[in-house]
Amino acid sequence: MNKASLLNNRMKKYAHSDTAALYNDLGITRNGLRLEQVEVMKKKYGDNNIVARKSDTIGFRLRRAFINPFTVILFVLAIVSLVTDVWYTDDLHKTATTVIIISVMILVSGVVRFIQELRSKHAYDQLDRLVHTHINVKRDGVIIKIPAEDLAVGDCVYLSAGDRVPADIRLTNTMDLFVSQSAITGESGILEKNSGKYDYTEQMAFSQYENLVFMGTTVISGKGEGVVLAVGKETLYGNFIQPNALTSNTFVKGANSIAWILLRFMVILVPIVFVVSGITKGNWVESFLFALSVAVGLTPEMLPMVITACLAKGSISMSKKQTIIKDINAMQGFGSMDVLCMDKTGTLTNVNIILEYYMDILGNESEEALRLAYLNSLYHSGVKNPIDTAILECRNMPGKNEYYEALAGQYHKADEIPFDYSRKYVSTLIADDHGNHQLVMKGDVEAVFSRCAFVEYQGTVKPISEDGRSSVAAVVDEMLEDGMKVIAVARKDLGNQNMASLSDESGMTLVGYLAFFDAPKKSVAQSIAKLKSLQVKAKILTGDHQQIALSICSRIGIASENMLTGADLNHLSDLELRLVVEKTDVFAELTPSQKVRIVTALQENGHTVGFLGDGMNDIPAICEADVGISVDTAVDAAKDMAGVILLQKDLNVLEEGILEGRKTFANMSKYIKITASSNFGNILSIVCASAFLPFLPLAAVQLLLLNLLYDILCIVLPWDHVDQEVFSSPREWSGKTLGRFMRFFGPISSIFDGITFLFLYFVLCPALTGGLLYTQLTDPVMQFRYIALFQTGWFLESMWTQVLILHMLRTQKIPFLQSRPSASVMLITVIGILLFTGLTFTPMVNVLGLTVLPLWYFGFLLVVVASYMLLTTVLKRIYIAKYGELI
Ligand SMILES: Nc1ncnc2c1ncn2[C@@H]1O[C@H](COP(=O)(O)OP(=O)(O)OP(=O)(O)O)[C@@H](O)[C@H]1O
Ligand SMILES: [Mg+2]
Repeated sequence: MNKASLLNNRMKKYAHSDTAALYNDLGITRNGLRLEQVEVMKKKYGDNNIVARKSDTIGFRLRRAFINPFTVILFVLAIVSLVTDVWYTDDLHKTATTVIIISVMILVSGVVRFIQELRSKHAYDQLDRLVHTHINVKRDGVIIKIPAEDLAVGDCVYLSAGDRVPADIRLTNTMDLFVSQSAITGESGILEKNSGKYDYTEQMAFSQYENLVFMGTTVISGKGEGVVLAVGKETLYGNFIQPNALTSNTFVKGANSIAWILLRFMVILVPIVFVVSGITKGNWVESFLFALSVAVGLTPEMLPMVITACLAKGSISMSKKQTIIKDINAMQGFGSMDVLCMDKTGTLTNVNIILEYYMDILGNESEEALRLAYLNSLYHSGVKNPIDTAILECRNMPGKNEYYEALAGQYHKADEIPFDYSRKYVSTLIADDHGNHQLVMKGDVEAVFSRCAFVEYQGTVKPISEDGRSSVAAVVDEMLEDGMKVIAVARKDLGNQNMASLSDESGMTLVGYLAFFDAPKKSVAQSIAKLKSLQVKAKILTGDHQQIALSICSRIGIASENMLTGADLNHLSDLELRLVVEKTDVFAELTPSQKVRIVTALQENGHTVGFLGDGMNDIPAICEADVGISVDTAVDAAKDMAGVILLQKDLNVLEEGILEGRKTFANMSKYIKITASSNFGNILSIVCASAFLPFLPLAAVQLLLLNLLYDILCIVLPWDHVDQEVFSSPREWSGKTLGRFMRFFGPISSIFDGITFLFLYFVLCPALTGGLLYTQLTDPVMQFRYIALFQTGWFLESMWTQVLILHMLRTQKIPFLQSRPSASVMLITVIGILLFTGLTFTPMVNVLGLTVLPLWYFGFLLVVVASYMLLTTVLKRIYIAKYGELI
């Protein structure tokens, strides 16, 4: 039986047994682990780490940088040429050039890779700090806070709203514990958990057990206690998270699959090249070297490197722009996002809302309403949100500090019914020293009102009459129209009843209201306009009252005629909703699951959806969206779930992030598409050339040299400029566009390769070797010269076209004139071309098997290159006209 199913058995076993058996088997008590047990447990069941430690060492990264299939091929090549060119050859032909070039290539690719590895490790460490969670555990009878990594199997853990569950846990005690399991099951519903026990006859999917909570899930509300059953990689979550989660995502997977396509090409074609040239040329060792070099030349060995470099570069420039990319996958989502959903508080309005009025039901100032709200906020155990923060702020009112301190001492908490965004209110049961209990409720005006049967006005309690209802509405409406956030406060005496249940939350007495100032930010209107210009539609998804949503939207200029409320949403079928979401930009009074429904409907319509939110109620939607965005001030669980964190909750920051994401994405696609197509073209040319030529079209060492130049050029590509047109609208990544690009542009270079072959073979070489074709030559010296001339010709043509195609295809416009590459790309191109061309005029060139060409060849070369560029320009136009985009 494998490890995973053994573990499943352990989890299931305890889901089906009572807690006494659990304590007994693990050798623990209600006091938790004894300190000396912690190490024992860690030894036995492992640490609470998902990422294996070994990948964190420099040595491991060094190994990964230098030992990979690509360097292995290069090593083989180096050894073969060491044997053939250095050891087993006469002094005259002894040359270590190939060996040196190969060593340089290994070194360059290894070092670059290593630097990238270190960078991504750095990014990972940073991330680790960001999502570092602490958790309350009981050890030796004392409750302490420890980092989640220090947990061991057997630890007694306390969970409360907002916590990210740190391990797989069997619950032993719960109080209205609700969790979202979307991180592991993908379903967005919020589930209630309990500490009961299952009969053996009840078998179900692992994640459906209500007495188990799993690592990576989030506590939405309520509290719970439990015993850790599995940690680290043994957990359900750890089981499907790859150790290199940072780089394994859909985009990289997509890119890797491209690499695989090219590799497959190679695996089929390289042996063909080997056999064909072996047979036609008769020199098997040379053919082997050649075939291997073709393999090296065609391997997109820089692909993973360029992608990580692009992403690393992108995430670094984004962090400078106050945006932290946690999940690199989100970068691509950022680039293709075309709808951005966001909540209201903190996005459109300031993060800190301010308590403005506290009043009785008729709108007169009322200390009593504030007092009750204060006790409720102080004692409820859910995540404190801006409303609670604003209420608790009353302690800091001048001269009030002692009063509120004393108030907290006067009452203690007996029980609570947690806040829940579907109910929209929270109740706490408080008791005074005489044992009198009262239930205090605060929350959404309508929701609280629906639980009330009485109103309290100046000390007298009256049943709610019809006109009572309307006068209540009048006071509240006025404030809502002013864009204020309003909540209601109610209470009920429960005598000596020291527990509260849902049934107690009825027949309450309405005491008054609190109104908060939720001021819209000044810059919002401008930011929304900017988003629009980037072709990203902004939609507001708020849980707050429709009136306030309306008031704020009208102030910042968002069209809200088509506003929908949560109640309206319930009447729509999924299909109707899909139509409606397109036309509606403002949604109010939503529950968390309705936020998810809207996101899903948009996704079904083909949009790439981003969700920006900061509260517990936003978590399911953040998980569901293609790009989950949160802010530094958000609740931890929301930050955990989001792929992107804005250090400022400001839409301007977001805009910068979107642009950066699009640029990064464009540079990646650029590299992938151009490399794939030029490799494809080269394969075609080489296969044809090896079949028809009586000698090798290029020597192994020359091929490697070309490859080295192209690789170096690719290293600077992440820093290339991107045309404005490319990043002014969202773009989607798909393998489809790559295939057609490759087929379209690949063969063009083969046409010009073919023309060059013919010219070299029938014109240039004979002209310089006495007018005879290679096959007619008998003098080995002449034959040798013929080959050198031919190879030099192709070497130059190949280099020029490969470098220039990059410039041709990197932009939709006319290269150099209308769209300039970045200085680094330009520099490497110019240096490369000058160096390599100049090289053929130096005596050094003989070492590489090349020779000096007459100047008139360069005339031909210019014509070929110019026509190549011309043809590409024309075809580029056709391509853009047909598909609407290039890269
Ligand atoms: N701490 C709380 N105590 C009582 N009621 C609350 C509390 N937090 C929220 N509510 C109620 O739930 C409703 C929805 O919450 P909230 O306004 O935070 O939703 P939201 O979707 O996050 O809105 P926003 O877009 O403003 O962030 C509020 O209008 C309020 O009535
Ligand atoms: Mg909110």
